[in-house]
Amino acid sequence: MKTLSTSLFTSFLVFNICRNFSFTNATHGVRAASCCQTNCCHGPHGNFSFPQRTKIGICNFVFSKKHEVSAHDLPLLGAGALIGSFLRRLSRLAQEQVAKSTGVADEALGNVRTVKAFAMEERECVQIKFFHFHHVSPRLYAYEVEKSCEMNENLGTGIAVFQGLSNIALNSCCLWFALVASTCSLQMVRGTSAGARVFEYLSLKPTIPLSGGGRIPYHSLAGRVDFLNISFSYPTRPGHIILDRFNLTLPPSKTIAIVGESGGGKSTVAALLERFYDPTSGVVMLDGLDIRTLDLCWLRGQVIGFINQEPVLFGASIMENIRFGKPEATDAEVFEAAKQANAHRFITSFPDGYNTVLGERGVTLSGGQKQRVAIARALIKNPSILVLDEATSALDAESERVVQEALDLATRGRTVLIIAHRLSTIQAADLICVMSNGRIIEVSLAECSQHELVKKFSSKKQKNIEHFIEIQIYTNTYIA
Ligand SMILES: Nc1ncnc2c1ncn2[C@@H]1O[C@H](COP(=O)(O)OP(=O)(O)OP(=O)(O)O)[C@@H](O)[C@H]1O
Repeated sequence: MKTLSTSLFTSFLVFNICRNFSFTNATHGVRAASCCQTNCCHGPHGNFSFPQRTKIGICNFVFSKKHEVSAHDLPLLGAGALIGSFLRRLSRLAQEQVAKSTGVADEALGNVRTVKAFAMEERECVQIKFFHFHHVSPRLYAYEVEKSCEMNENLGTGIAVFQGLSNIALNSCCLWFALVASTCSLQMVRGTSAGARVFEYLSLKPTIPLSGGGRIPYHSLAGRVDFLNISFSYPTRPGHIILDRFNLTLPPSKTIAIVGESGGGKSTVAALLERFYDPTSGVVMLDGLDIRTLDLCWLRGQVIGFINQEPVLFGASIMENIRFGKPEATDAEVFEAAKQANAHRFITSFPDGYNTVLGERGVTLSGGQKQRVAIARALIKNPSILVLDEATSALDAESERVVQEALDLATRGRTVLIIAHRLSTIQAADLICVMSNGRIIEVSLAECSQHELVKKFSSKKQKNIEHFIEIQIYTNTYIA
């Protein structure tokens, strides 16, 4: 079961985001995590649960004695009761352990986009043996599964002893069969279909290979990105065209902002750059090379830094969370990245400093603090390209100011793609692009063009476009 659970977990982790039953959010993560546990439990050896086996044992004991329970049987019954209570405790602990490993799997799988954005899925799987030394959730899974397997094995041994003591001899096989045949058949049907699901998931292969392909040496990497004639539909909705002959160039070391109506495809552009998906037609180029010919691990792990609206942190220390961006980073590099992200001061104000352990998904930090740890995590790999997908839109004004300062520092000297909701985030942009119906419809230089944008969109009487309303409010303030 341990190997099967871990293989299934690995398979989910390295699998493409784009499949129908992908788990790109927490809910899907929970489902996938419980799938790892329940299917594996039901499949290989879950046909006889502890309570069933206990009942069977008792029935067998009583019937094999032909209802004649005498005083001689009392010590045996006492021993049985003692072992029974021990087994109940063991069973409860085993269940708690299963819940714990499911929680760990849920954290990793619910955060799969982050794991993928840092190209950590293969590393996680390869290094799964070293889980003792790394408390990052995906590795922890193997450890927790191992523990729960051990507990379940102990439980199984205990049950076997218990059943032996309660005289389940071969002579009661027939009776046993008659009593439990109906329950067994139901369990077997569940076990068979769970097993089929496990093997279906295990046989899936990612369509975008994680490794292989070229790399551009760091010093010759300029960081120019071209989206050439891109058309794209999500595999789950092939008829729904999101990008339609989309063209955009991100010049090296420039900041390009994309604004546009909600659902217009802005985040999809970022997802194509990260190669979470491949375009239906057209090509995304990095320094003139089709990104499909480049090593995906290198692209995600070293070239592109991705910061989104709701950063996902792991239930590990701040140090480990930042180091997730570059596992081999020294402590000094972690501190440096935190300083660049405006995070060093608040981290060192905690009693445990960088060793402060965050709650599940980083819940023990405020939104602005989480975002700054996420920025440090992205900066530690010194990416040539930064993608900021509405990185400050979930923050209040004060946190936004602090995070924006960090971002202004972080974006220097890099090619930056900003998916923007607020004017404040695009003030530093060299170019502002407006997207509509899957295409860029306006490209303006920043500063003066913000007024023009407002004029254009007011005159077109665009409805329900929060972005533009917001731009209008901000710009009016500036004009005033
Ligand atoms: N994984 C997915 N599968 C299918 N459709 C999707 C998926 N992700 C996004 N879409 C759809 O693609 C379209 C574009 O989504 P996208 O997130 O790129 O828009 P956006 O411009 O970033 O929107 P917002 O400003 O609200 O974040 C939407 O209609 C959305 O429903």
